[in-house]
Amino acid sequence: QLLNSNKKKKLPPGPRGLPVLGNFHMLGKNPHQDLHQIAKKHGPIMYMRFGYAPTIVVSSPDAAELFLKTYDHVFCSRPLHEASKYIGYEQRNIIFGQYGPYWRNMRKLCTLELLSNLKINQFQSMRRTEVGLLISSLKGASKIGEIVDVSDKIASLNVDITCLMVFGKKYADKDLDEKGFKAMVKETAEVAAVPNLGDYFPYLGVLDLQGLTARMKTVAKVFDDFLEKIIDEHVRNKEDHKQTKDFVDTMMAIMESGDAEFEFDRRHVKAVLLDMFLAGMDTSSTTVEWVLSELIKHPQVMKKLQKELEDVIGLDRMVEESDLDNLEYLNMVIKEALRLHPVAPLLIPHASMEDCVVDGFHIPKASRVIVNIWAIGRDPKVWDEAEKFQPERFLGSDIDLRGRNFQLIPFGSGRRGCPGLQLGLVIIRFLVAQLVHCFDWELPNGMLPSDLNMDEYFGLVTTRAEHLMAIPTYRLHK
Ligand code: HEM
Repeated sequence: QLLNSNKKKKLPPGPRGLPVLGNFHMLGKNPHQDLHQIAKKHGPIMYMRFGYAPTIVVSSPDAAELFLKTYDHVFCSRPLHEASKYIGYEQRNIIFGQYGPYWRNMRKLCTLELLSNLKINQFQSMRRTEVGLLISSLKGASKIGEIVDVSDKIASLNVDITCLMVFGKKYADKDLDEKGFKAMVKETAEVAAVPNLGDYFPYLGVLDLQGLTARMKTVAKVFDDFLEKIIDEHVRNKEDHKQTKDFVDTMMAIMESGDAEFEFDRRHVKAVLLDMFLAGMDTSSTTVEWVLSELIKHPQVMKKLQKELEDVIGLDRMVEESDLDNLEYLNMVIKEALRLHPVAPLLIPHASMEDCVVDGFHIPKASRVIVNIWAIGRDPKVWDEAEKFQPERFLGSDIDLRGRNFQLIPFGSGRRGCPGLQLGLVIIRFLVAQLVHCFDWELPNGMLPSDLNMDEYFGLVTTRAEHLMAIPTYRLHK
């Protein structure tokens, strides 16, 4: 029906689809890479169909600017999403919330209570302590020449930092589930990102042909039990007047006051706590892993960064967050790593709220919009030798990460742009600087840097396919 009513209007070009299924069969395990190849043939604004859902795939900086800036007001909603129905409390979360007053207010609240510069600074000494603990443990490994699972170490640190920030204390793996945080977060990122037939053929959702619904329900139950426990602990502690106020207390206080101008009960609190927890930890740790992998793969870049750290800080002390603004090359290294390894290579799907004409093409209401920033980061029209890792390309350039330069938008842009950008960047810069300043890194079993495998594993957060294993050697004088 949709196709018939749109017949006379000019849809964007795109590959032919199969009856009913549409273009599903064209996507494999790494959809961002497949869509990049398909777009090379059909152009930067491409029409595809997955089941009944018209989907627009955007693959150039100019096109991204049209969808995320010029017509942002039309494309700033989210499509229906089975995973958020089950895990995100019927899409009451921010990440998948439909555009409207509830989403806007909740987003504002989180920005103010957790993600503002003021709040970020309040947690500075906590980050210093936690990163210090990681460095001590790596120092121990360095003494005996141990091979370290760097991916694991970074992920654990981020679980701790995020728990302290959002829930007010650290939790052990077994507090969540016997599988632990990392495995559960990975499972969540996967079930939320795998193309789910239920999202595209609503009546198929019930059949759960891919077994995803069952997996989502399991994940949802684990997180719900955990969040209930945390909220109960906070309610108890409040009665004891023991704790200083953290994010959970703040959310609970707003709920209890009844002051919120929108519906606000335990389900909303849990949905938002889960948002902050999931969005906060996996994104930053995955980025740090990619940055470190690129540095190990490019020893000359690693040396240059270590030299900058030596010049600014010296070898007699560790890095402090107050040093970060003086580390220009570090910023270039992080930009370059995010260009090649954006942790959300297709952002998060947007949805159009009304019919719209973009660049002469008709975009129907309720289309999904996928912005392929992985492809944009490799666009030879904007990047010289795009496949190469060359932080120097940012020398003297005014391209930043804030969503103003559409050739580099790892945090998205516009109304749906990442509200955790500032916090994410502080964690990434501090952690990378510390790891590189305190240690030299060598690959195990005599592996050459050039042999380090950089394959990706697609999910809501796209991680390394293999864990990064390396041997640290302590390099400071103290
Ligand atoms: C390396 C770090 C991070 C990266 C690269 C990143 C990237 C992104 C991207 C690409 C989006 C989607 C934008 C869109 O759909 O157009 C997003 C959304 C979001 N991010 Fe982040 N993020 C990071 C860290 C964080 C942190 C630390 C938090 C909070 C604790 C956070 C919270 C959120 C939330 C709540 C949304 C949903 C916004 C909405 O739909 O209105 N992110 N992020």
